[in-house]
Amino acid sequence: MEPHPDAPGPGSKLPQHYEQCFGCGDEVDAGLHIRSAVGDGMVVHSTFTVTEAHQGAPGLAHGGLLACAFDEALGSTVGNLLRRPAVTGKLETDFRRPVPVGSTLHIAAKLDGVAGRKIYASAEGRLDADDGPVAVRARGLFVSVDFTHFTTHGDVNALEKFRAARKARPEKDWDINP
Ligand SMILES: CCCCCCCC/C=C\CCCCCCCC(=O)SCCNC(=O)CCNC(=O)[C@H](O)C(C)(C)COP(=O)(O)OP(=O)(O)OC[C@H]1O[C@@H](n2cnc3c(N)ncnc32)[C@H](O)[C@@H]1OP(=O)(O)O
Repeated sequence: MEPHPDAPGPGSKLPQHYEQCFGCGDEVDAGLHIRSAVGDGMVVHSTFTVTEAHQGAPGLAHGGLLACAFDEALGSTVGNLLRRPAVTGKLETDFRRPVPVGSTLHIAAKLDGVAGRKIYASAEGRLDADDGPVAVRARGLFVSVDFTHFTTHGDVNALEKFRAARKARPEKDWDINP
């Protein structure tokens, strides 16, 4: 599968997509603060450090927040490599090992295929290193939408600010005019 011609290449760090995103946003104190970069072979590498704000059992990450990390990592892979707005239709997670507070999940995500509006992607998350033990695997189905999805269902004023902030960025942005 070919990336979009304007997709960021290997070595590119991916900026947070929205400051108030729970997955990647800097303005969400208890958020996941995921950081992502494109690696070789169209693999997107993301890291998520588990803090006390992310617990389920004492000292262990909550499974739903781990799923959130994969939603973000997979969504970012789809959005940045294909440069199409898409939303999560389905997300499946396999929790294979507990993930302790203080550990960093190293997530490697890739595109698996596109069929019409459906985009398939998968990822695995390893503990504390790119070659650490696999703790979580996930598969997602994303569905391409046009920008009216966000203007119809989201907060139009916040979207305007979002769009203006993205326009001000130096890198070439998506064409997200409705
Ligand atoms: C704001 C702009 C963004 C700019 C970004 C800048 C760049 C940064 C890049 C990227 C970072 C992004 C990182 C974000 C990460 C987080 C993402 C999320 O968490 S998204 C929130 C959670 N998801 C929802 O809220 C969806 C809610 N659902 C819906 O709105 C609809 O159900 C929708 C759009 C998914 C589909 O509805 P329909 O009416 O448009 O289309 P139909 O016909 O139902 O589905 C199309 C095809 O998909 C299949 N499909 C849909 N859902 C399915 C499912 N759950 N399982 C299996 N197939 C499904 C259908 O069977 C159909 O397939 P057939 O074309 O007929 O083959």
